[in-house]
Amino acid sequence: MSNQSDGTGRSTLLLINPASREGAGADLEQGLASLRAAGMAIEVVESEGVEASREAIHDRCHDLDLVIVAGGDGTISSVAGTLLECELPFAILPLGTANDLARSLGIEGGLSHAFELIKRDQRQRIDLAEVNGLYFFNAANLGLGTKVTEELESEAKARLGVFAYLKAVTAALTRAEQFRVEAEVDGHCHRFRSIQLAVGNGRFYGGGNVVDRHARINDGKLSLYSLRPQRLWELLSLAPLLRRGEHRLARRVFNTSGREINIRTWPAGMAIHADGEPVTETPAMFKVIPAALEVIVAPGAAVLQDQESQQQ
Ligand SMILES: Nc1ncnc2c1ncn2[C@@H]1O[C@H](COP(=O)(O)OP(=O)(O)OP(=O)(O)O)[C@@H](O)[C@H]1O
Repeated sequence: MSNQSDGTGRSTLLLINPASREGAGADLEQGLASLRAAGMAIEVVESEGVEASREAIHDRCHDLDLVIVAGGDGTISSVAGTLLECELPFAILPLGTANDLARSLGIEGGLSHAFELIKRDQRQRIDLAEVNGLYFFNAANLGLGTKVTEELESEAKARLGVFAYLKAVTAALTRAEQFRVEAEVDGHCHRFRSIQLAVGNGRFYGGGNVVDRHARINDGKLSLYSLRPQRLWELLSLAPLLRRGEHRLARRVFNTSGREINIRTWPAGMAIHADGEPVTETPAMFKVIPAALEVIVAPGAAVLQDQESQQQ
């Protein structure tokens, strides 16, 4: 049962994933003490796996008024459905490798800043994305991006660091195969050839790459980009634009956005990774659930769309 401090019977669950990059070694004691000193009743649970995390939240559904997820993007996505079902707001202690959702919410600047934000408790509703019924926050991709991840897995990334990454990218580029795509975006059909296709909900993915420089995690839509088949040097020259989300400026990129995107590929059965994890394969049905979840954000974060422009 959860801790109860104020007689309301509601409290906060702090869920830590020790498997996230900084999850095992993080020193949360001081931050926790400051939250408790501010009057929060917090129960700490170390996750033993995805199912255990979901159960931990589900079992306390009616006793909680906030879940703090301490982990990376994979951890947060793993409990998105449960948070949605329980209609629970959440906060993030970014302990992962990429931490792209935290970035999309303006939560940067280390753990002590993240604890400060929880104390300030400024909340905002954000969109959640779905691919074939599975939730994600940041981006899903198929093609080249998934090959890089696969190559990386097979390299000793902790041992080789940035060299492993470069080696993985080079290996993936040499394997970059083109595929045909039919994308139905809010009823409009587009057909093209691609080597890499991404559908983003948030602003950042893959460790700080920008999905589209206009994308916000509370804009009620998904952004799609696809790289047309091109030579290696062309692809390399695109890299800085891709990093900043400015690929609308490039001719060799197809861009669009919408609320519902159906993707068919030839060949079929292509692997789809979402928020860094392999989750499903084509054909794929993407949807956005606007304003699905409430989350603690950095006040005035420029990465979030303000309420006024959302109503336009
Ligand atoms: N709720 C969970 N509890 C325990 N383990 C989880 C949970 N969710 C995911 N995992 C496992 O833990 C691994 C690491 O978690 P996570 O993805 O959050 O951290 P990361 O990879 O370091 O960060 P990021 O996803 O931000 O790059 C995942 O790849 C997955 O295998």
